[in-house]
Amino acid sequence: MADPETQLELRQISRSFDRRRVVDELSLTLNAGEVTCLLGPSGCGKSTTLRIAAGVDQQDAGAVYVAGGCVSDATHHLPPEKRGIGLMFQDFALFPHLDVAQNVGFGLTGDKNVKAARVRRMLERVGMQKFASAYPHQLSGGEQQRVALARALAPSPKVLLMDEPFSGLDNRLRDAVRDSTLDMLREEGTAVLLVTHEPEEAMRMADQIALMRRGRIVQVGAPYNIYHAPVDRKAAEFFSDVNVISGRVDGALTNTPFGAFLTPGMENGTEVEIVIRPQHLKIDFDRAGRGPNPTQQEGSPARGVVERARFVGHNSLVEFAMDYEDVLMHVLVPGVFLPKPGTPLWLSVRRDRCFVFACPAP
Ligand SMILES: Nc1ncnc2c1ncn2[C@@H]1O[C@H](COP(=O)(O)OP(=O)(O)OP(=O)(O)O)[C@@H](O)[C@H]1O
Repeated sequence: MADPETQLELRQISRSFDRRRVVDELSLTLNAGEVTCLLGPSGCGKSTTLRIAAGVDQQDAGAVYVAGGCVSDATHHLPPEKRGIGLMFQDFALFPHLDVAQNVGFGLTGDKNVKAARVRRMLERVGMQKFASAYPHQLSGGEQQRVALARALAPSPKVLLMDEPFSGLDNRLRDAVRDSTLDMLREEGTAVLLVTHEPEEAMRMADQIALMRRGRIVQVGAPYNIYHAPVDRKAAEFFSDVNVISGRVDGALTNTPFGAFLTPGMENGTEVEIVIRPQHLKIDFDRAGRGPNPTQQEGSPARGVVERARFVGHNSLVEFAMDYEDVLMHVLVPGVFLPKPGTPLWLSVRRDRCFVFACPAP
């Protein structure tokens, strides 16, 4: 492997069930001390990918490397316990007949005193030392999660694989548990692959997000980059509601009801979608049937009529029926802005905040 920092490498992994390809030539690398979130809609193949990395399922093609060594390819396949990885699944799967200390010590080998010291240390790290002799059923969901984390990290795995590890926790607890888990993972320097279908969780946890769709990774990058430079309309939609303005390239421009958009490098006649998040539309007042003057930054405004407006906590969401077409636009306005249904207003689109994509072939 080229990079010594790479702790897990999935190389061209494919897996089919009943002749349906669920993971499709997927490649991904994870570096030491970084959390990578495998993010995508339900059924896109995230858990299957994780299970292949763990060794509880086997790929049809491709190879898995851990810390530079091949743990699975066409000719050999190491079982999960021989891969130097930790696993943490949704239900925590603590052993019910073992107490907390025994659960945490389960995967440790070697000298008894060294093992006991490691168990103590891990329980202290997760703040569960007082519960060493309690049994899993005596613990709350959050406490079980902390024990499961201590158990997964006790053998100092190079790689930790986590499948929706916070989904069993109630909302109020979840944020705190996520943050403390993240602190501990950073201290340990473990490379983490975390499966989630929640964009907010991925944004909060990840150093790197790998966005997955239909068995393939469509984009990999830091949360900021994935959010601000989505690779296509679906990638943008995964993180927030979006508005879409359609048009066709003419010269290096696409003309729309919101004025012309620069679309350099696209062939004449290409159908394009201009995608804009609701917080990046600007609202202006109606001045006897006219809107604000066009600007280079915001193009021409288009008129719409308020359909409904709701306060959604910190922001107001205003829906507009647009004059130019039977289309609804959603605008998110900071604070309280609740114009009456039927009020005419003008919307404009910030050119530096919208994404222009060629329409995918039907
Ligand atoms: N052992 C199996 N046998 C047959 N089909 C399977 C098997 N495991 C997974 N699948 C199918 O493969 C597809 C991908 O499943 P997978 O669990 O990897 O998706 P996911 O992205 O993790 O979804 P979710 O977020 O809902 O857990 C699904 O359609 C699922 O039904």
